[in-house]
Amino acid sequence: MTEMSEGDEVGEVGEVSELAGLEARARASVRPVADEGLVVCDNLVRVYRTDEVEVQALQGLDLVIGDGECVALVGASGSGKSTLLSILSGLDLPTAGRAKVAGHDLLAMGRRERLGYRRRTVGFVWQQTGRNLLPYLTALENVALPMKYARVPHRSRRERAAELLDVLGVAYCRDRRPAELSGGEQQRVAVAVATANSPRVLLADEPTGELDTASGADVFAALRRANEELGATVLVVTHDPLVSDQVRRTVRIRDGRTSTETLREQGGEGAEFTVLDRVGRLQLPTEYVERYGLRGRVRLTAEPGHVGVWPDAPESPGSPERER
Ligand SMILES: Nc1ncnc2c1ncn2[C@@H]1O[C@H](COP(=O)(O)OP(=O)(O)OP(=O)(O)O)[C@@H](O)[C@H]1O
Repeated sequence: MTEMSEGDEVGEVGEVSELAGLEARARASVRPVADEGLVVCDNLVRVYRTDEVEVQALQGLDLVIGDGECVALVGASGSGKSTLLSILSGLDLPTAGRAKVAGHDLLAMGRRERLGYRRRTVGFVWQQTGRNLLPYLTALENVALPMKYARVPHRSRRERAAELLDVLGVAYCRDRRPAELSGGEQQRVAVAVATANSPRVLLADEPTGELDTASGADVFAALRRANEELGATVLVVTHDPLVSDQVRRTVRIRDGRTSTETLREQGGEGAEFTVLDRVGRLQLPTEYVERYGLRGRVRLTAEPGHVGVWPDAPESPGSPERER
C-alpha cells in the first residue's frame, strides 16, 4: 500500500537474504494458526451508521481460509465484499464478531500492532491502478518503498525489488514511472509492491476490473505466482470469470454473508458447497433452487448418509410422495 508515511514507527527488521531463500523460509516456518485457518471470520458484522440510515454491510459472515489457499470472492454489487477486504486489511473495524488473521485479532489490535500488521502481515492491490503506485517513483522505487518503512537496508531492498519484478514478469519496467506503464503492467508492479514485505495474506479488490482480457490474465498470473512461488495466501474479489473459474475455491457472498462456494479439483468439474451456519441454516445455490422449482416450504427427508430437499408438491415427479 502507498498510504504509509515516513514518520510511522516500525520494528527493526534484519538483513534480507535472496528472494528465493526468504520465501522458502516463510513457507517452511512454523505456522501455529494453520489448524484453525490463516484467516478466520466468525459471525462478522459491520454496520455503517450515518445521520439517517443504518446499513448492515456484513450480517454475520463466516469464512475460514487455510494457509496457502488462493480464493476468489464473488457477489453482487453491495453484498459486502469491499467491506470484508477493508476489515481484513486492517483499514476498517468490524462492529461485532471475530476476525483473526495469522494470529492477529483484528478487533483487539492496538495502533502499533495494526501498523505492523498492515505493513508485514497483509498486502493489498486495489482496482484503481493509480491508487497502488506513487506516480513520481519508478517501478523499482515503488516496490522498494514498503521495505524502507520496514527498515530493510537500502541495498537489500533494491535487490529484492528487482527480483520481485522479475518473478512477476515486469523486470523490464523497473526504471519506468507509472505513467509510462500500461494498466496491466501497473497492476503487476502493484502485486510486487503488495508482496514486498513477504505478507502472509495478499488481498486484491477487483485487480483486473479495469483491464482488457489479455492484461487481466497477466495480472492474475502474477497473483498466482505470489500464491504459489512467494507463499502468500490470496483472497481476490472479482467479477471476472477468468479469475473465478481458475481458482480452486470460489466463495459467494450475498447480503453480507457467505452463501455458497465452488471447489474445483485440478482439471475437474467444480463441486457446489454451502455453509451451514451455527444454528443450522443453509443457503441453496440459486441454480438448484430454480432447477428443482424449490419455493417457500420444502420437504426434507433423512436419507442414508445425506438429507434430501424436495419441492413441497406431492405430484412432482420423483418426490417422496410419489415414491410411497
Ligand atoms: N463508508 C460507508 N458508509 C455507509 N455505507 C457504506 C459504506 N461503505 C459501504 N457501505 C454500504 O455497505 C454495503 C456493502 O458495500 P461494499 O462496498 O462492501 O459492497 P461490494 O460487494 O464491495 O460492492 P461492489 O461490488 O459494488 O464494490 C453497501 O450497501 C454500501 O452502500
